[in-house]
Amino acid sequence: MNAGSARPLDPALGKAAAPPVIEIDGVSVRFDSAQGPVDALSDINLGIAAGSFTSIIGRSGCGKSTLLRAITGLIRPTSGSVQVQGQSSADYQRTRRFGFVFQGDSLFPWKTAAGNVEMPMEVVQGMPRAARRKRAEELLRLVRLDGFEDHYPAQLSGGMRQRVSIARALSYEPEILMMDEPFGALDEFTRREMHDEVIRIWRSRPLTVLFVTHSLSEALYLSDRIVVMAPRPGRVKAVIEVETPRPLDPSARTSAAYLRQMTELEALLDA
Ligand SMILES: Nc1ncnc2c1ncn2[C@@H]1O[C@H](COP(=O)(O)OP(=O)(O)OP(=O)(O)O)[C@@H](O)[C@H]1O
Repeated sequence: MNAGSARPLDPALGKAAAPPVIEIDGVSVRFDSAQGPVDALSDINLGIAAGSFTSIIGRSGCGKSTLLRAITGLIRPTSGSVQVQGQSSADYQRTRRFGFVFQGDSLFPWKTAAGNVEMPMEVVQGMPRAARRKRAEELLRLVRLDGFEDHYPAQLSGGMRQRVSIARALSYEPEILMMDEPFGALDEFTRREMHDEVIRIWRSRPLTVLFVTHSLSEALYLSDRIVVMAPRPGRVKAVIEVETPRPLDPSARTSAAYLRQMTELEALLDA
């Protein structure tokens, strides 16, 4: 492991130079189950810088999704606190809202691509029909789906459906986008295409992205920083500052920095 890029857990860890938009302070989450208590998260301390792209990786069950849910206020920590722009997650969600993209299909099959993107604008914002259609068309153009506005999810490929999900998540211009294994169900070619799309979209607006993945290569290609988690109890094992040359292009996947950090990450996960 390169001591310069992978550091052991420390309370100060993760406090990046830009002001943190999310501050996670001593967060632990314990679930009660029939088999006894489960320590899904133990003493997590992280600061997520505004405008950064952070990936969270680790083995199944190490608490990645629980961490996203604790940040968004879907789960209340057993101890510790989360602040989002200086507010509790619940207050932030009431006023600004997080954007969400999940693995697999979360689209409504009976609605068209435009209808799916319009949903939050209709239900949450009560936007008039013509205005939300116009906005949906803009967002579908952003994810390169112009011409597919009136297609139903069943008429779209897996990658196209995830593009619609991203357009929908951006419909109320969130400052923070939570992506939980969004490309887990896609083939490698489509996945790589989506990586470049996500980077392009992230660069086009002031967006902080938290991205959960099982894929080391995905995390290394996309992120500024990678939070490596370990299970039982779910904890932060290391935070890696990614050194892949930017701006990204597919040749980054064979750069010396990428290959070296891939080896470091593999060693960290195996340790
Ligand atoms: N509602 C719950 N009740 C009891 N235990 C839970 C609950 N939610 C999660 N857990 C447990 O907490 C731990 C962390 O789960 P979590 O889903 O956050 O892991 P993960 O890293 O996202 O896993 P995966 O990569 O498989 O999605 C696991 O042991 C899981 O079984």
